[in-house]
Amino acid sequence: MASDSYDVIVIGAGPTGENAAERAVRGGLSALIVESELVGGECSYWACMPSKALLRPAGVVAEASAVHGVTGARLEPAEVLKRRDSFAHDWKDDGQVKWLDGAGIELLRGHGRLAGERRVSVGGATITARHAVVVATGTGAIVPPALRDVRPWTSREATSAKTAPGRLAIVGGGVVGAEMAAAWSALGSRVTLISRGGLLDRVPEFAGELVTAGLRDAGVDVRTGANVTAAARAGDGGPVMLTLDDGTMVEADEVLSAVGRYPKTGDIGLATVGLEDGSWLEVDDTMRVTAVPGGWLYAAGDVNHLALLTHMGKYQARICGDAIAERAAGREPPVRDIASRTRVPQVVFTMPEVAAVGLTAAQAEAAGMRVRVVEYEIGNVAGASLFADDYRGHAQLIVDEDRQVIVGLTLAGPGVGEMIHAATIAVVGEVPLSRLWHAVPSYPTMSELWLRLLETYGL
Ligand SMILES: Cc1cc2nc3c(=O)[nH]c(=O)nc-3n(C[C@H](O)[C@H](O)[C@H](O)COP(=O)(O)OP(=O)(O)OC[C@H]3O[C@@H](n4cnc5c(N)ncnc54)[C@H](O)[C@@H]3O)c2cc1C
Ligand SMILES: NC(=O)c1ccc[n+]([C@@H]2O[C@H](COP(=O)([O-])OP(=O)(O)OC[C@H]3O[C@@H](n4cnc5c(N)ncnc54)[C@H](O)[C@@H]3O)[C@@H](O)[C@H]2O)c1
Repeated sequence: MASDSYDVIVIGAGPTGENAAERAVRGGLSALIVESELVGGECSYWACMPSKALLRPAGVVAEASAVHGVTGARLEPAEVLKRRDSFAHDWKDDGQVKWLDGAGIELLRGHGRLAGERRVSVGGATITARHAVVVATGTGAIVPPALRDVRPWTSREATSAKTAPGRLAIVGGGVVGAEMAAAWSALGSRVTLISRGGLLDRVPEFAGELVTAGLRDAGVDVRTGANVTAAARAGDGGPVMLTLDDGTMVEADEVLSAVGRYPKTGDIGLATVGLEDGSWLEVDDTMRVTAVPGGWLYAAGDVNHLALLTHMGKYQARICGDAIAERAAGREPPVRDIASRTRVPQVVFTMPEVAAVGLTAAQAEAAGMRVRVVEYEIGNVAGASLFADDYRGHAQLIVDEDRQVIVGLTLAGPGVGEMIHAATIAVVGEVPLSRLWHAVPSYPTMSELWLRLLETYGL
């Protein structure tokens, strides 16, 4: 560490922290980033990248198998795991450290804690921030009490395991549960997925139902409406026995806890600035923590609980880093967050995929909009029937009738992940339906879905 004071100190070098620091430096400020584990954060080593490296081969096989005339596509689990290792850079962060260096960001390894206003302690050192401190410490996996004594996998083990367990039980039917069920069943595990509701309860029901059907087709034993009430592991390396509230038992070699995330704010000195240790950090539209006076504390990415997604963390980081630089120059930032609450895109990489942006009908109605819901079977589009024989997929479009703009779209079906950005542009751009009518989709692509949706709406 070259100095004991910097313009900006960022705690946490995940995708969010890295980008916040980079934007601040780009704005002419000096920045120190503090990291206690690997530079690159959860996303690079135990989340997005390794999980998608596990899922992509399964997706390729599913796509190939859905086209008559193509035979023989199959996974080679050892090769898939090797490719996953390379995407996780063998859990080494040299490349990312080099990137920090190139961006002019100084790195300090260690556990960072706030030590009062604009001060951060790391080991024995206390460093002062002239303008701002950014908390970007991310989240960890919640383990429910019933699983605490059976050495469960969390998302970290589920994305870094070196072999497929013979039998894998997954508790939690959210995104991690559904994606990891798809990945490990394709890699040879016998998977039981236990969800207390349906699957993917944050998107419209049809999407969770299509994923449930897809997982069952792939051989996953999906148990919905079921809770784990007790768990026991036989001996050190023995199997785990789960007791469910419907009276059944599930035996597995490993059990994955996939029931959500907690903020990594339990030991970062929040109490020294008047906040509650362990809490999510509420922010304004420039990522400033609202409860701390003086406007020097920012929080971006997972830790502010707005949208637990890498692309949203990086978006917030750009806004936050720019805002700090603007304010350091005595100006109020012109660019503010308009996406993290109501215009969030997400792709769930299951078979089939689910892709969504913006509001569901219920959310739009709760926001006071007069809503029209447009439904369409994606399989009726020529491009979809070419993409896969017997294509099964569904689209639900949410229109704000008063403004005549799209406020939400959910797609579920093979290959829909790459289609959602068009919707994101329409939602964020608030493109009127009458204008969208002139955005002519190419024939015969799946994007012709746009035309069908507008026709179904009545254009
Ligand atoms: C299995 C899984 C798959 C996912 N897949 C996707 C996906 O496909 N697409 C997507 O958009 N999102 C995905 N996510 C979500 C994504 O991983 C997170 O939204 C993203 O990592 C958040 O970035 P972040 O920088 O806010 O936090 P993190 O990536 O968690 O980084 C925080 C960093 O802060 C460090 N840190 C924490 N406390 C301290 C401290 N006190 N001092 C110093 N350093 C500290 C940590 O070591 C870490 O490096 C997935 C999540 C999981 C669990
Ligand atoms: N492709 C992607 O974009 C991607 C992939 C993985 C994760 N993520 C992000 O990571 C975050 C975490 O994912 P997640 O799946 O851990 O959380 P989640 O919140 O998406 O799902 C957790 C599920 O567990 C259930 N649950 C909660 N407590 C439970 C309990 N005690 N017993 C049984 N079930 C319980 C919830 O009802 C929910 O269905 C999400 O916000 C997600 O957006 C994104």
